[in-house]
Amino acid sequence: MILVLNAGSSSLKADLFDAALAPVAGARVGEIGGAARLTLAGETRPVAAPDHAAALDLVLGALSEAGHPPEALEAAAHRVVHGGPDFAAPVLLDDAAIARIEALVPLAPLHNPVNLAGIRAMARLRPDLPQTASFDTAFHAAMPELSRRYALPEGEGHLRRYGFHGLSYAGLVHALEPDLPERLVAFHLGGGASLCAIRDGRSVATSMGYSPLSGLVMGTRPGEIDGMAVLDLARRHGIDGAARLLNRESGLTGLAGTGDMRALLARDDAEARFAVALFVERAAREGAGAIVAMGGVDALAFTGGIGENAAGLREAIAARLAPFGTLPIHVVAADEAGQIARDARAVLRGAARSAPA
Ligand SMILES: Nc1ncnc2c1ncn2[C@@H]1O[C@H](COP(=O)(O)OP(=O)(O)O)[C@@H](O)[C@H]1O
Ligand SMILES: CC(=O)OP(=O)(O)O
Ligand SMILES: [Mg+2]
Repeated sequence: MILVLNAGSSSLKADLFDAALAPVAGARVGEIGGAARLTLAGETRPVAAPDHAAALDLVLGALSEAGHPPEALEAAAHRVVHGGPDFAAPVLLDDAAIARIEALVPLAPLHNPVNLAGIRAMARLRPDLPQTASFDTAFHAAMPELSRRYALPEGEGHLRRYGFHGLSYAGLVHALEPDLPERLVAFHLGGGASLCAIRDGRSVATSMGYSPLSGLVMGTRPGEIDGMAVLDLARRHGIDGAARLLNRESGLTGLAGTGDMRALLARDDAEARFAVALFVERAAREGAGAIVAMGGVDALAFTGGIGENAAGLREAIAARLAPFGTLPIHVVAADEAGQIARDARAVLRGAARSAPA
């Protein structure tokens, strides 16, 4: 049994897969640090989960009660959001790999710390358990230089576009095969939002950059913003204050008081309408750029909580892209867990092959 952990900024999802990679059970805690809720087998109840460590105890406890104790695990596989320049593929975790993930925390302050918390908690619980990590950045590692570099002096070359949501995009490509459109603009619209220009199954360009902040309007992040505006925020709020404002207080939340798209779509006030309109506009404009990066487009795809459920938003984004022709639209259930499980099995098989007899 493989346990897949996907820790987001405010949620923790745990999914169990058997040796044939069939999903066996899943538990999730949402709204960690707030009105937390645990969902298991379609049933949701309020729980106390002030932080991700508490949430992990809850999901492991729930899976145990459902007949899957931690002792039954053969491996744990983790989503890690930022792999920086070091990780272009999933890895077997050891102390050195964990230290490299730790060093990337400043680049993904909402995500890498909670990913590490899950890795460390599992290591305490089952020190013998093999653990793997899959990186959101890896799908974009081979993007062309035109999509990777910023126009900065050479000495600042470490500041480059990495791109994120790669596990979702890899899962989407897997789900659409063997009928994958040659040139696809894929929109991952969830708490975080991005798009990816995917040609022949590979990332050609993506809307996120050095960190998961840029590109589309998101639940709490602004997307595209001028560098001098960032400096102005830092001058007035300090670096940490600016980082908090940009990562947690902006986007739909900054515009209309909530990052919950479903709640926004149910409102009819001017703030909510503007927030939704800007979300659509930014997605469509970035979409046009993605089409240019591929020299054309054959289809659009939508995934993530918003992309899968908000049909009106999908249609609004597609309508803004009408100058590129009428395009087929694919709606794909985000399956980061399935992708992480496939990665883990490949890594573990490779490790078994290369281990001394
Ligand atoms: N039926 C719906 N209509 C519109 N938005 C929805 C619907 N269901 C979920 N969403 C939105 O999806 C977003 C969460 O997406 P999800 O992918 O679950 O988040 P996360 O990135 O945290 O995994 C929220 O903004 C939520 O309001
Ligand atoms: C990378 C990122 O933004 O992830 P999420 O959508 O889970 O916040
Ligand atoms: Mg997400």
